Amino acid sequence: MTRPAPATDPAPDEGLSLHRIGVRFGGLVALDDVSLRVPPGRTVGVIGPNGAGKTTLFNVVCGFVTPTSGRITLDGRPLRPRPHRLARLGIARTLQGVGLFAGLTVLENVMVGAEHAGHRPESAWEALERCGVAPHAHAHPGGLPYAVRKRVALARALVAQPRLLLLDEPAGGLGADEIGELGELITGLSCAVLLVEHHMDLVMAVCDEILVLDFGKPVAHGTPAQIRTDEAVVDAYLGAAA
Ligand SMILES: Nc1ncnc2c1ncn2[C@@H]1O[C@H](COP(=O)(O)OP(=O)(O)OP(=O)(O)O)[C@@H](O)[C@H]1O
Repeated sequence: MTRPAPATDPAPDEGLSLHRIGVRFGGLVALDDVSLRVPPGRTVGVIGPNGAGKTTLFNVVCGFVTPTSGRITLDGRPLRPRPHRLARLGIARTLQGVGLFAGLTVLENVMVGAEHAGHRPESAWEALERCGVAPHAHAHPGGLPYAVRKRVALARALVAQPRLLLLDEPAGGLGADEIGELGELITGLSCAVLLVEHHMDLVMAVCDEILVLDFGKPVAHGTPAQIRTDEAVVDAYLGAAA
């Protein structure tokens, strides 16, 4: 499931970069001096125990949370993310859970994503096929298994042809086989991916690099092989699961 490395290294400021991001909620420090780069075509994972700040980091990139300190750049240019402007920037996301429109069919749900991003509605079929859910196109999401609905949500994000895909706990609620298939799908993507996830097998299989947070602080950053053997990470988080 390992992703082929891009043929050339991206330029140093290409892609999304977080520079020394801090977030406070009143007296609570949710993120403390966190820097991270997601270059084009790479998959970067963010892991850590409950309350480590992973969702907050995701929300900073989506524009739901404004950092207290630090800055964000996209291709070296300052970026102030706003949720309603993400599509225009070429950024798509999936949410924890599913978040589909119950009153629309699978196809219509994905067509909404296409239209929102300014793409032809017909491109929805490609996204459905890519995510293996085209046979369910005319069904309503409510009657479909959870794993299928998650794939539809992924299709809705991919139909926007994003340069950067943000995945918030995509393995949540899936079984082992379904997680394996999700991993295959992620490794086949050509866009950059920022993955926030608890499921270590998936993270280790699909990520080019991983940032580990604990109490909002970066405690390690490296390739899956480096993270797996990092003593601080094993002690604080991975334990025997590594
Ligand atoms: N809107 C908020 N207001 C106040 N505190 C918050 C808010 N959002 C998050 N927090 C706190 O910030 C810290 C980091 O939370 P966050 O949800 O980012 O962690 P997480 O790593 O995603 O955890 P989990 O794995 O449980 O989802 C926690 O202590 C949380 O209680």
